[in-house]
Amino acid sequence: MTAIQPADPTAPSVPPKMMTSLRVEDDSIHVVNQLLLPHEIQWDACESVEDAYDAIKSMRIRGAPAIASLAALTISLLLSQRLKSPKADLIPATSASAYSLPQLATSSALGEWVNSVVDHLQSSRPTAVNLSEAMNRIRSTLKAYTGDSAEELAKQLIETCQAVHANDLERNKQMSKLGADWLFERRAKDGKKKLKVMTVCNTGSLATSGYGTALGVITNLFETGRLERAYYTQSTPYHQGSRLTSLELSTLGIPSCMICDTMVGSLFQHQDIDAVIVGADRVVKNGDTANKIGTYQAAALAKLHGIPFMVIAPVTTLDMNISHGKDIHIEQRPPIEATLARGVVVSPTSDLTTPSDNSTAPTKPPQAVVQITPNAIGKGDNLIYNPSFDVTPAKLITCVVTEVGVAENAGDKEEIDLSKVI
Ligand SMILES: CSC[C@@H](O)[C@@H](O)C(=O)COP(=O)(O)O
Repeated sequence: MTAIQPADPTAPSVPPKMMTSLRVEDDSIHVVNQLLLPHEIQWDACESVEDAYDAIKSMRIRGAPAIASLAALTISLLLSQRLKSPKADLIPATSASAYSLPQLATSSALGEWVNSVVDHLQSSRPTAVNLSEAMNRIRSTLKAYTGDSAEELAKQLIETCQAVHANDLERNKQMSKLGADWLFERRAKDGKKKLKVMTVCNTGSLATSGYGTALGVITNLFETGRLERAYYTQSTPYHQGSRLTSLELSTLGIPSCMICDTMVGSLFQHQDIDAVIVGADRVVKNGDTANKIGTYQAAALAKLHGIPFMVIAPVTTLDMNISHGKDIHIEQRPPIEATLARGVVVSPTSDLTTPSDNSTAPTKPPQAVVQITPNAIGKGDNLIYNPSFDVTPAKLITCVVTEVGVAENAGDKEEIDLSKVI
């Protein structure tokens, strides 16, 4: 994957109003490197299956809908390039690819290539069902094709791949409005005019094709004058909250407050929080929901404090093939990731009592990854537990909101009936 810098490297990296994780043009895809955000905007070209796999696995792009989009759009890009140049060598000679697309000789040869590519991309991150759902849609197109024209099959596959990305923005706006109205109606009955809500991880336009899921609801509340403040957890060890949600909220001008993951209970004791609003990586048949690690404890505390707990997820995040949350495959991230923190270097001699402002610095501030634990941690008997997600049982969830509607859990039931919102 090659990186391109903004045109003027001395210009401050001012993000556009609505952030985006993908820049898609006719003959190229670029991914904003989320590991470098919020301090640097670097767009990496995604030119091969390996580039896409790498970007997803290394979390340069993350968020359930966004990784599905990148995987599908990469397949679409390679197929389009092949249709335009039937005989060309599509992969630069410098980067040998085990997944370079052969010439379109027969539909069955193309089918073999597609099957190996979707299997590979799907294995990059196992918990977010959006990626498997997108790869399954591609498999279905392949299965349904009965002709023998490789070109025709390629065109159908391109259509399927592009649809994965295309509908995301609109449905995010729909479910955001549904979720915001549902919540406001309930809180307005108690005389509330402006709401304080809390979220976990990053679920905004960086995690989706735009607007976001849980962050979409927060944005809708803000845009309609119904939000007092959005609280968000740092979401360690990857800091999706402190690096990305912070950036999105401040860019949109949404009043916010960051808390450490350990402060959720204290927040609920000291602030009148109207709802916890989260996204999801997989909602299974009984309503159990896998989402960023830390979601479950927020749900348990919300229940203790009588605070509604809302899950906002597109239909593509609902997995009706798994009955119970205990069967969700939870991704374990490499232990070392929990020992590290990344950010811009702050001089030890500088004033650490106020946040530094490097936005007008003439050159990009250097970034560094630092180790926060002793060397022994992660070795021998000094273990590290680092699951990327946890599962919140349906009985702790007040409602699941999709673009189709709101499925409520009326009365602490063990299951939520999702049949009307799918
Ligand atoms: C639309 S976002 C829903 C989830 O994908 C989000 O909450 C989340 O857990 C992301 O995890 P990540 O590990 O950053 O990909």
